[in-house]
Amino acid sequence: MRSIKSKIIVFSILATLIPSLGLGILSFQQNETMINENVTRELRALANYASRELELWIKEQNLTVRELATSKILIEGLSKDNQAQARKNKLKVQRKGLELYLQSVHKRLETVLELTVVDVEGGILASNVESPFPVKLSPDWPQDASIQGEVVAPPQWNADYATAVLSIAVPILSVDDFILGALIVTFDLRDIQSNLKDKIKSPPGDVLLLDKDGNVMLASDAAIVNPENPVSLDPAVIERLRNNPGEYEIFQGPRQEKVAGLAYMSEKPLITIIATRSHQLIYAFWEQQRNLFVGLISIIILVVAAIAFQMSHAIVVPLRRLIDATGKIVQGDLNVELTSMQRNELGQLTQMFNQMTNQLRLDQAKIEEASAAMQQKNALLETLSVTDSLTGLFNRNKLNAIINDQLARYERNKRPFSVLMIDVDHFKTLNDSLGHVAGDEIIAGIARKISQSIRNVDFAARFGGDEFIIILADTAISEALKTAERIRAHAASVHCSTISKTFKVTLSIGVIQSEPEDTSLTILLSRVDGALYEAKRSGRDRVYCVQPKSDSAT
Ligand SMILES: Nc1nc2c(ncn2[C@@H]2O[C@H](COP(=O)(O)OP(=O)(O)OP(=O)(O)O)[C@@H](O)[C@H]2O)c(=O)[nH]1
Repeated sequence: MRSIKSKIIVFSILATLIPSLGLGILSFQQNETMINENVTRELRALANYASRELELWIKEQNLTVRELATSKILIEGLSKDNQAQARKNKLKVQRKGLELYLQSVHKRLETVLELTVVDVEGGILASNVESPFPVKLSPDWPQDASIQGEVVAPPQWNADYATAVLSIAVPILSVDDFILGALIVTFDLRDIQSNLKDKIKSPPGDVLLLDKDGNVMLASDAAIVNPENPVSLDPAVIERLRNNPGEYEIFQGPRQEKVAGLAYMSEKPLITIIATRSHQLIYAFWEQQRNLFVGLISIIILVVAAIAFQMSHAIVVPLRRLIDATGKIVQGDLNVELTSMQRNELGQLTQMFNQMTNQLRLDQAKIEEASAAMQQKNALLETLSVTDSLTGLFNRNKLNAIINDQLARYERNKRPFSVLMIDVDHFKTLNDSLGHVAGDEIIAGIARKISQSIRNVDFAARFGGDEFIIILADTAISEALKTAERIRAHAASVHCSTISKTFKVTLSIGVIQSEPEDTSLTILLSRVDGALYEAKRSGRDRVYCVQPKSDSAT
């Protein structure tokens, strides 16, 4: 059986927990959605900014290269006459002159790593370095270059320079717009690193430039790029990001921490720009709020549980006391008194319980009193039901019961009892001459004499009119005879106060001892009546004793 207390506590906790958790989860989901939208917006802004900056930077470098390609030294150096002259003389002077020029330009431009001049077929004519970085021009380069003006090779990692590089090839045109060759300039991409993010306007996060293999070539934070061993991201992640540009996902970032990031694809040059932001920083506030919420909920639940415990305690303890007290009453103990300081329904209930108990005690006292009176009356009634009202001796009914009882005992233990039947001689004469009232007094007087003449274990009953029967328990005929004589002697004179006279009264007494033939009350009474008859017949004022079968009658 689950107690009320535990039910109240469980209900209170659930009633607090369910709405709080429901609202909390809803609110956190909304916050999370908002955070995700903000993160997407910020990451897109970051990637867009970097992309724009990269585009501008490339345009700027294009202009530089284009300007250099119009140099008179280059045009003349590549003119057909000079080329033919140089080949004919097998002179390297022409190449040397170009190299010196390129070296002087290189010194002026900090972001330039290499400057190389190639002929129309792509053959290297001169460079500012001994072994220039191989830039592969496409087979249809001359046409492309003449139409588009330049060819930009996709950015890539250069192990020799330990940096990301970008090469731009611009045609060198003769004065009559004939393509003489090309100037290929390789730039150090680190030049744009500080511009990938605007220190003030850009949202927090990192911008990464990846090569086609997914290696981080450049990052807005230089610390991310490892010149010895370029960091690479999970190819599967890059694949997904490239397939869903502008959509962010969570993955392991270059700093080996969880980041949210999205990709932006640039076509020219072919480059992947990834904007990332630390997952921990994005959700730090959200997680702080969540922890605060969980803490608050825990405290509220503890407080609610404590209040519920207190409340249920205040209900259950008085109830338990009422139950215990009721149990005592059920077992008949009405000495129960409860105290209650509460001024609520339970206090009222306790008060009413005490009133009820008081009332029960009063009722029980009345019942006990009535019961005692009833018992007294019953005892009186019982006495009256077995007593003759005139003499106070047993009445005929009781006599029958006594005789039956004695017969049963005799049958069991074979110890004989004796019966005396007594009749007042000539009582009719007394009655007629003295009156009925005096007659009654004489009957009562004789009864008293009989009572005084027998033992406590013997029974005396009024058989009817002026006749009495005495049962002498466990008494043989010889003792019975003595008792009969004693009674006869005692009753010789009886005082009648009604007429203030003492009369000589004689009694005739028949005596028998129980015999095995006495199988019923009727047989026994018939035999003793016979004995009395014999006493009367033989002259009255005497005892006639029927000797048991072995003896002769007296
Ligand atoms: N006063 C009084 N008389 C009673 C009562 N019951 C019976 N009697 C009278 O008692 C008398 C009994 O008389 P019997 O026993 O028949 O005759 P007896 O005169 O005693 O003569 P024997 O018995 O032959 O000696 C009758 O007159 C009855 O009316 C009683 O309760 N009170």
